[in-house]
Amino acid sequence: MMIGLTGVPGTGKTTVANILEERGICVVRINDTIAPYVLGKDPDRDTTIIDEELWAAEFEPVDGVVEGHLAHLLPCDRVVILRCDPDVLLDRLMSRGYSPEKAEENALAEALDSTLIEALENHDPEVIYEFETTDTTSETVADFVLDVRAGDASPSHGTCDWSLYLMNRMP
Ligand SMILES: Nc1ncnc2c1ncn2[C@@H]1O[C@H](COP(=O)(O)OP(=O)(O)OP(=O)(O)O)[C@@H](O)[C@H]1O
Repeated sequence: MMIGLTGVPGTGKTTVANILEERGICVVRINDTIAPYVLGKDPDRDTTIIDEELWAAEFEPVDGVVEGHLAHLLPCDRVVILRCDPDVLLDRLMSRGYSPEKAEENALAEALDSTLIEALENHDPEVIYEFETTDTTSETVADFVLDVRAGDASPSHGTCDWSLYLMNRMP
C-alpha cells in the first residue's frame, strides 16, 4: 500500500517520515525523485519548478510512505494531509530561516486549504485523512499514519478552520 504524506512546508512531514523510517517503514522522499523533472527555478519564490504531470505519471509505486508536499498528486492508496494553525506554522518557518514573505506565503496556502483542495481534485474523499499537528508530537502523528496504513483510522477532511487567520489579515 502506498501512503502519501503531504502538507505545506513546516507541517512536519520530514520529521514524521524520519520516525516512520526508524520504525521500519519504507519511506520515499519526493525531493529525491524530482531531479529528472526539473524545469528551472522560480527566482521570485526561491522554489524549483518541475514537470509535475510527467513526474507523477512516471513515479514508481512503492509499498510504504511517500513524503513531500506533492505526494497528493500521486496515485496513492491513502493520503495523509498534515495541517497546522497558520500562526504556529509562521513561527516554525521563521525559526527555520524562511524570509517573512516566504513564511507568509506558506501560511496563507495552509489557511486557504490549498493542499486539501488539490488532494480532493485527485482523490476520492474516502482515501483522505487530515491530521492537525499544531499541538501534537510528531510521534503521535507517526502513530496516526500507521493507523491509516492498518485501516484503523477513519477518513476525514474539512476539520481545520483557519478563517480567523484570514479575517485578521483582511484590510
Ligand atoms: N508536531 C510538531 N510540533 C512542533 N514542531 C514541529 C512538529 N513537527 C515539526 N515541527 C518542527 O517544524 C519544523 C518543520 O518540520 P519539518 O521539516 O518536519 O516539516 P516539513 O513539512 O517536512 O517541511 P518541508 O516541506 O519544508 O520539508 C521543524 O523545525 C520541526 O522541528
